[in-house]
Amino acid sequence: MRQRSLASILQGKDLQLGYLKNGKRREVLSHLDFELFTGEMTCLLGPNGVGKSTLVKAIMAQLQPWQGSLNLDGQAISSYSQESLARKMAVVLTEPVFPGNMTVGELVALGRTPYTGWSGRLSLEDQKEVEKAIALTNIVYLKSERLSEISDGQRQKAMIARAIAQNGDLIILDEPTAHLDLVNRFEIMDLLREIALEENKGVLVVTHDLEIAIETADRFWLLTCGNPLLSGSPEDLILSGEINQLLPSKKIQFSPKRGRLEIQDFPEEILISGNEELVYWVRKGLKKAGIQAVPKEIRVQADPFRIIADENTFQSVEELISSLKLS
Ligand SMILES: Nc1ncnc2c1ncn2[C@@H]1O[C@H](COP(=O)(O)OP(=O)(O)OP(=O)(O)O)[C@@H](O)[C@H]1O
Repeated sequence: MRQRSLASILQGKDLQLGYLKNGKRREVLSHLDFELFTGEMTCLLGPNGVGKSTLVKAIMAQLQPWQGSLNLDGQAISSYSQESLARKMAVVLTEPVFPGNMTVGELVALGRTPYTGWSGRLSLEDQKEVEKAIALTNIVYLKSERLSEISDGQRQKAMIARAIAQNGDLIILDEPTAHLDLVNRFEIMDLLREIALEENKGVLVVTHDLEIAIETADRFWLLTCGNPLLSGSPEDLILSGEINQLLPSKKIQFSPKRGRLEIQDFPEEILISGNEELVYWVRKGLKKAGIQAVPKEIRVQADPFRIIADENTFQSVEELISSLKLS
C-alpha cells in the first residue's frame, strides 16, 4: 500500500482578493486561510461566481492580493520571477490555447520551456522528462497526433502531460473535466490523483463535479459566499453535514447514505416494501412521475423483478406508473 507523504507547499493567510473597476475596489474574497499539501489531490468546489478562478489567478501571480500573504514553498509568490515560478508550478486552464496543427509530443515538450531558455532545444534530460510525462498519462500512442485530430479527453490528457513535464511541485487545473463525458471525467480525476500520489505533487483542481470529486479527492476546499474556506477530507465534510454548504436549496441535499445529491421531497407516505435498493428506485420513479399517493401498499420482489400493487403485478416501474396514472 502506497503511503502519502504530505508537505505543505502553498499557504494563504488572511487573503483579500478583488478587482478594480472604474477606479473602485470590488472585493471578491476576504479573510481566506488555506494550506495545500504535496502527495494529495485537493478539489476546490463552490458555486458559480464565488471566486474560485480569482483565487487561481492570485496563486498564478496574475492578481496581487490586497491584503494577507500567499506563499509557495515558503516564499511569497510575488517575489518569484516568471521563470522560477514556472519551475515550481504548472497550470492547466479550461480552454485549449495551442494551435491545432501542433502534435501531442510538441505540446508536451513545451512544458520544458522554463528549462530550455529561448532556443527551445531539449537536452537529454528534457527529453526524458517529456517521455516520462507522456508515459504517465498513458498517451504514448498519441505522440505524433495533431491536437485538432484527437478527442477532447485525449487533448486534456496531453495538457496534463505538458504540466507534468514542467516538473514543478504544484499543478493547478481550472475545470479540467469541463466538456468531457462521464468516463473521461472519472479517468482524468483518477489520473490526477495518481500523479499527486506517485509523483508526490500538490494537485489543486477547481471542479463542479461533486460526485466524481468525492470518489477521487483526498481533500476538499469548500468556498461559499461570505464563509471562511472550509478544508477537510470529503468523508469528514459529508459526515459532519458541512458538504451541504454547497447546496443552498433545502430541496436538493447530499445523501450520505447514497453518496450523491438527491431531491428531498420524496413521498415517504407511500408505503413500499421489499429489498431496500429496489424500493429506492421504485419510489424515485413514482416521485418523478408526480405520483403522490397510491391506494394500498406496494410490494417489490426480486428474481424475477415484480411490483405488486392492488393485487396487480407489474414487470417494470414504467408499467406501474402507467397503470397508476390511468386509475
Ligand atoms: N477581471 C475581472 N474584473 C472584475 N470582476 C471580475 C473579473 N473577473 C471576475 N470578476 C468577478 O469576480 C467574481 C468571481 O469570479 P470568478 O471567475 O473567480 O468565480 P468562479 O467561482 O471561478 O466562478 P465559475 O464557477 O462560474 O467559474 C465574479 O463576481 C466576477 O464577476
